[in-house]
Amino acid sequence: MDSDSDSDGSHISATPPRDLKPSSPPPPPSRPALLSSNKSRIKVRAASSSKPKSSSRKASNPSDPKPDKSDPAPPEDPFPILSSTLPFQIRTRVSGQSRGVSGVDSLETLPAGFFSKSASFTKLRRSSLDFDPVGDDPCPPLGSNSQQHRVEIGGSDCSAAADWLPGELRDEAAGGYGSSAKVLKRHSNLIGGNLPMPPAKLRKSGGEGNFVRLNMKRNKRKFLNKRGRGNGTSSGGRRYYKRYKKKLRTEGGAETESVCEEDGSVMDTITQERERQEGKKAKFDRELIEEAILAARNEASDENLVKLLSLTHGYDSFREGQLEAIKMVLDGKSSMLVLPTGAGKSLCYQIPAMILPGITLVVSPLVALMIDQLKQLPPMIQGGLFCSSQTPEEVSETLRLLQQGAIRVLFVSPERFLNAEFLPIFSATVFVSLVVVDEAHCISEWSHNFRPSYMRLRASLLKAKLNVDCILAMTATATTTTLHAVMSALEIPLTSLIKKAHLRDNLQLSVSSSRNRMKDLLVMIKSSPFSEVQSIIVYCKFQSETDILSRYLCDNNISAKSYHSGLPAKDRSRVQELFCTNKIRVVVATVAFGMGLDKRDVGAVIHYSLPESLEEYVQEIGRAGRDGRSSFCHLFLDDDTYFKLRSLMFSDGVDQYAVEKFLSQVFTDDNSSQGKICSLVKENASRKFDMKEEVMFTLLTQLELGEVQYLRLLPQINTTCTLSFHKTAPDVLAEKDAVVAEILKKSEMKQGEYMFDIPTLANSIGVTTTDLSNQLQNLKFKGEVTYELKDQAYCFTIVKVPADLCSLAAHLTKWLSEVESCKVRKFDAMFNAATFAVNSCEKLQGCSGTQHTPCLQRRILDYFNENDNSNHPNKMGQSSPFLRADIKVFLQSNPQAKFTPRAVARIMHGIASPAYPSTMWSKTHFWYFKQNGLFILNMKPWRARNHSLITDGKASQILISLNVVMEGRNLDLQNQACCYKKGTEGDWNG
Ligand SMILES: Nc1ncnc2c1ncn2[C@@H]1O[C@H](COP(=O)(O)OP(=O)(O)OP(=O)(O)O)[C@@H](O)[C@H]1O
Repeated sequence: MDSDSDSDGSHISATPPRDLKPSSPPPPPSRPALLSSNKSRIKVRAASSSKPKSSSRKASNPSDPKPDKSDPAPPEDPFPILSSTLPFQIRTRVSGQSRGVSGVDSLETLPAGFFSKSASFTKLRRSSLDFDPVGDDPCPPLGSNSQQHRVEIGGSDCSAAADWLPGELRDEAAGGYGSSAKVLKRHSNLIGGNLPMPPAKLRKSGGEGNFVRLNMKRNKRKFLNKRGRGNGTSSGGRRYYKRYKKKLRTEGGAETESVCEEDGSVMDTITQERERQEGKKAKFDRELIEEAILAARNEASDENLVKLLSLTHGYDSFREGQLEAIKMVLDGKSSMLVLPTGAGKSLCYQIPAMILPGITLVVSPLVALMIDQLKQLPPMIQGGLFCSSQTPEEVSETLRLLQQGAIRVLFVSPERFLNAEFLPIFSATVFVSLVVVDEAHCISEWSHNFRPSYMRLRASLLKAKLNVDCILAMTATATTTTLHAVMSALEIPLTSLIKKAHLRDNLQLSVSSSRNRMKDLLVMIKSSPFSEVQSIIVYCKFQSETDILSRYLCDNNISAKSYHSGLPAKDRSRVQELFCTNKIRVVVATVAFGMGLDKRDVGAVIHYSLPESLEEYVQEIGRAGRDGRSSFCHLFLDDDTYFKLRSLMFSDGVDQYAVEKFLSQVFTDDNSSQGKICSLVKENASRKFDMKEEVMFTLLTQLELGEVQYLRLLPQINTTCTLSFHKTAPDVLAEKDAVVAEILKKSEMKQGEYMFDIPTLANSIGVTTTDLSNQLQNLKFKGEVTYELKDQAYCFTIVKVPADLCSLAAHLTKWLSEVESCKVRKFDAMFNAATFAVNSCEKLQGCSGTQHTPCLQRRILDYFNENDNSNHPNKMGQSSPFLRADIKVFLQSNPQAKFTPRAVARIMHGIASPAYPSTMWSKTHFWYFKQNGLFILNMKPWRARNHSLITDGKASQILISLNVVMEGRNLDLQNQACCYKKGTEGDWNG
């Protein structure tokens, strides 16, 4: 094994230090105490290191998630109306809509299609090299997107993926990150892209560089021909790459220029060269591998598995937990695997995928992650994926390969399971041996990153639909409570839990409280050891912060760029590419950055804002030191951010009153007829019920997958169609075509165009929305019609009408409020761990100065090992007798508005909601004032210190506790009961 390849991080002292930057930075104004001790340690290691790492390491292949952590996809197939006759609905365009709590754009509130708005998939495909020239100036002026004061909240969503974000949105979000995915030209797994690519090669590639294009057809031959040695860290790849570089030099071309000229041809050249030079050996190795697979199939002994590992991945040994998990899977036992980020979880299904007879189905939360994982497959494992951004050709090609038995590992998003046409693929010819649930914590509402669509992945459903017995669930971050929930959903016995440390040992953790984070950040980046780190990620919560900070760093000679979900997809891809190719040193990002990012040499992660949970913290610091080298993770703690974020924790909350209204709409008499396709236009419903879209989706998913099945969700669609006839007169066409006849009956005429509702039309013809979509498309292809679609909606059919809407609403509201409390507890746990490190750690057991690795590691370990339902102390509890008066003033000055208590509470805390958007409140002095073109929360009169909304479980009463600080005075409504009668929205008798 090449010594440069990942260390498992457990023997950190043996790992070489991070490379020093070639040019020394300007002298730091001062150096934090922690850094001196680190520096001396680094020197010692540098001296003792026999083999320092080469600086020309492979540029990693980023793929575009995140999250908006966020980033952050319409459900798999929210737009079947646009699909062809293929068994999958292909999204070609997604309408977006903006939302988010309180003018606060959270990761999880990304609109579907958010990332695709700037460039349709078609356009992306056509001009895959068409990046904005963001990268030319590493420090561009703030764009329009900087004019936002938005926070991106959510789990790595998982944000990526992100709390509450409907799966489809995340999938789309992934597409956003993943826009890198969309612009990818080649798949490393298909065309020998596993070769290390020099940064220079990527620079002029127009942005596709090390990205993937999911064109299976185009690359099939190459894929089938190639062999390889893993993911680019292998010695084979390096040897080849050195030879290739040498060849270029001897041929007289400047290496970088030759390479840069045209990425596509270079890739082809590399592939051909590699095939020529290694062709014979490839055949030989293929035979060896086949023998090794047979041997492992006959006897899954340690020896046989290690041999297979070495032949396929180039590694000499398994890391901790891997062999155990692989053997368990080969034994047909479902298992739960908890390994730290970057510890090598993927290998635990890659090896079985070669040995097991059927395919391995990997469920992944983000398109970007899927692409990343697909790229990481060793060459002899052919992979495929289904995602919303594929072309029809790509889908049918994947399907064809699947049916031919060529695909061993298939990646899908959980939303795919919504698609009725997906599951029937798996039959006697295409059978599934293993289902892998990646980021399995998303199944549990008690995780930091619950994703409703993951609820579809219960063992009972998987077994019934896929006839699969073996499930491998994988995560890096799950508390005991979350683990139990996941294992119970997937029916994994406790004996099948493989759990190792949550953190790698090569991460050096520190915390400092800061009154001037901006300045402290700059000082830190300019001081050792951070000054010696090439690649740094700075995590912020607010989008505007990322823009301001990156500009500030640039002004101080540090090449930096911001990254958040408010940026156009191509800008985000560009930033990621610049970072991965070391063209910029610092990315200042929201939670949207990181998922699917496979840059192994990130040397530092700095949290400018407090993460929302220890899970999020562990995920984000897990981006550092994936190469096994010592890496530095610092967290800035400040009270203002804490108070602000804690308030925002309540932004998803809903009143029972709203849930009841929502249920009444879902279960109207009109909706209840058997098999009727019902729809709920997201934007309208969101405003009407003052409920975030992701909360509505969570409720709908619960109604489908909860204890009683009340409804069945269907793929989301755009419901309103505006159609024009072109060739044949409508009446004439209607005589030949039943769909047209029905359109004429059901449409409203507007300026010569026919406007109708897709579900209504489908119901009256008696077809599915997918069938209707196909028929409309046929008419379009024949040149008879053109049409446009809008109004994205949730679709469902009613299975059973609840007997008592009121008690169902009470039950659901209670559940949502428990989930909300859990989120707040997680945040408090994070805050307490950081506060302990700064204030209370006695620095006895390895902590020193501002170096807090041991105590934070201990805290994190305890947190993940204990039940996380205990309350943590928090800094809240201010009180004041004046709040009632202030609220009265507020209500009097808005006599026309009908507020619920929760709405008032939100407004007081500067949290927008769908019914009370920031556009509305920006006009009042209560909330925002405009400064330099930015809307800023007007903190002066309404500085929120804390609020909590407590429902007492009864439909008719809500207790509100608001603690607000008004210009330094403490205000409180503690224990004030604010009642409003059921059904009298706005009737607030405070
Ligand atoms: N046994 C091994 N020896 C050396 N390197 C390994 C081994 N197993 C995996 N790796 C390498 O470790 C790196 C991280 O692996 P992988 O992406 O599977 O991590 P992960 O646990 O899924 O991380 P994350 O949770 O962040 O997605 C990859 O480059 C992989 O090739």
